[in-house]
Amino acid sequence: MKMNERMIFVRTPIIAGNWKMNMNPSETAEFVKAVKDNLPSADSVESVIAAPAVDLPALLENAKGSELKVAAENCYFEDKGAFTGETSPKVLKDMGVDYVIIGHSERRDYFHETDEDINKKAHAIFQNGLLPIICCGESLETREAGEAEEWVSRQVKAALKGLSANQVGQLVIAYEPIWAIGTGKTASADQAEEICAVIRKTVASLYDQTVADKVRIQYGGSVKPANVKELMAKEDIDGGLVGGASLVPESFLQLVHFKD
Ligand SMILES: O=C(CO)COP(=O)(O)O
Repeated sequence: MKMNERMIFVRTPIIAGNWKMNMNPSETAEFVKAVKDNLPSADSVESVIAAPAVDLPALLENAKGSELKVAAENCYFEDKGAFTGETSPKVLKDMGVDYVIIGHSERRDYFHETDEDINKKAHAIFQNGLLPIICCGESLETREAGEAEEWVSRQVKAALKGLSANQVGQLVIAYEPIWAIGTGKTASADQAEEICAVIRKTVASLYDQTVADKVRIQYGGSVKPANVKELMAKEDIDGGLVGGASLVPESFLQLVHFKD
């Protein structure tokens, strides 16, 4: 039975804080000390913090032995070489990082990251034994033109180009409508679910339903303790990528404990 087959996949929710350029190493150490003993078991909800490269040593050192997983906010697609200022996925792996966020709208907008760059980064991340959190999402203009689904689907197809079914089954896609980022204006749970379902259908069309059922899809954009439960209750939303509300330990703990 199709229904039964689909029900085999229980996707573990993944709540990731994306700190952006907001914390220094000592603040990082204090934050981790404040949350590390109060996190849910990673089998129940995966707790992740994504930090700037300069904060990663403090994050990794203090998170040791805890349920907290660590993400970089970006990386380059080459392992080594003359690329001034860049961070290689090979080094991130060596440090003990688990995930790398790629394709965030801030990187696409301010640093001109292209779909092709994002796809190259996804390949490099897998080659180094890390997992990507691939961001996608439309602007308000695109949404108002009725083109959000088409836009996001195109971004997902471009990012996944050439990846194997096995790789895609392990990665995370974050749907972050640009108009909801840092604006306090969350997409409604229905609006978020609508696009997350489109993302899963896109993966199914590129691979198959089994792969699509494994991919975890996060919603991001003004997620906070007050709205996390409603968003996580949606069928195709498997987690959150959280900016502002992840910067305070109490708020981060409330988010990762959304099931309680
Ligand atoms: O961009 C985001 C996470 O990557 C969302 O940021 P906010 O939660 O601050 O809206």
